[in-house]
Amino acid sequence: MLRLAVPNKGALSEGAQNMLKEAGYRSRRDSKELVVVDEENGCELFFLRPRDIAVYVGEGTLDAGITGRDMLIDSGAPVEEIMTLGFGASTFRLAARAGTMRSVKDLDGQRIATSYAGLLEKYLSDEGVDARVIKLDGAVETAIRLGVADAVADVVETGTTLRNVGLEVFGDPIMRSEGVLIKQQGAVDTHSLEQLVRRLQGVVHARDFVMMDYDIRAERIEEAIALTPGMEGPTVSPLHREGWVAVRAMVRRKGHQQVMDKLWDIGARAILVTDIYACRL
Ligand SMILES: Nc1ncnc2c1ncn2[C@@H]1O[C@H](COP(=O)(O)OP(=O)(O)OP(=O)(O)O)[C@@H](O)[C@H]1O
Ligand SMILES: O=P(O)(O)OC[C@H]1O[C@H](OP(=O)(O)OP(=O)(O)O)[C@H](O)[C@@H]1O
Ligand SMILES: [Mg+2]
Repeated sequence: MLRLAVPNKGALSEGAQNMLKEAGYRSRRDSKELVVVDEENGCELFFLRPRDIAVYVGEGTLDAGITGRDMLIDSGAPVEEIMTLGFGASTFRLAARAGTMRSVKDLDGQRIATSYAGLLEKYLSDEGVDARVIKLDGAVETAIRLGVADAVADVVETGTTLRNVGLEVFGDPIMRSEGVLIKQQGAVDTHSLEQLVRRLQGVVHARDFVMMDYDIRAERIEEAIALTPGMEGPTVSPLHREGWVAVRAMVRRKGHQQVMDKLWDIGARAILVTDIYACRL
């Protein structure tokens, strides 16, 4: 059985569970269910705190897990990324009262509150800055108002939380994070892990791509293929109508309307776009 760790709450939880469901794995009935045995797929799902997932996987007690890149770096656990999952994107940044700090160098001798002490300490040491790190569990943005810290280092997505308390980001982003699938460093890939990866990659592709079908005059086919090269090359089939062909290709969802415009301009007609329900590439 493949033992997989899934975030039980927080910003990655819904994205991870939706993705596993789309990949054909059993869902939990309610948020109090901590372990789900999915006999049919040879998989046990363990619902754990996102922060603990890298630790379990690093210890080798679980085969793989879904977590955020920032959390796995913060944990310092011996794990490696297998693939990015396309959700849970965020940036890890420094922030302080508007106008008080410009760069990381201004943090020398100051106090910085964060829930990601491992990640922040590594960054400060790389930057040669000597500051005091105040480790808090969450809601770190309030630490400045309460006089516990001079700056914070935290996850920023929309920036709303910072704005609400009158803070501003400064310096370069410390890191960009997103949801990732991880395994223990150097662990050999089992058949069931490879199958999970193929399934998740199928979900990522099905979300990123659409299927495009259209008809075009045979003499314009090379221009059309340049616009819709597909994966291994598009499928081109004869049409009943003399001198015309039908083309079918996977196209990136982002920008597919522009591709349709360009196809139209070179004479393509009956251009159809459909969602891909599932795929294995
Ligand atoms: N607002 C957000 N938008 C997108 N991703 C986020 C956001 N907040 C956190 N994340 C990402 O989600 C992951 C887990 O963060 P989350 O906030 O869920 O955990 P936590 O803070 O330990 O848990 P909790 O907030 O429940 O105490 C991290 O990788 C982080 O980068
Ligand atoms: O830029 P924004 O879109 O406002 O998102 C960033 C906020 O989201 C997370 O908080 P969370 O809800 O996880 O609470 P926490 O601070 O208790 O972890 C993070 O720690 C920030 O506070
Ligand atoms: Mg949080």
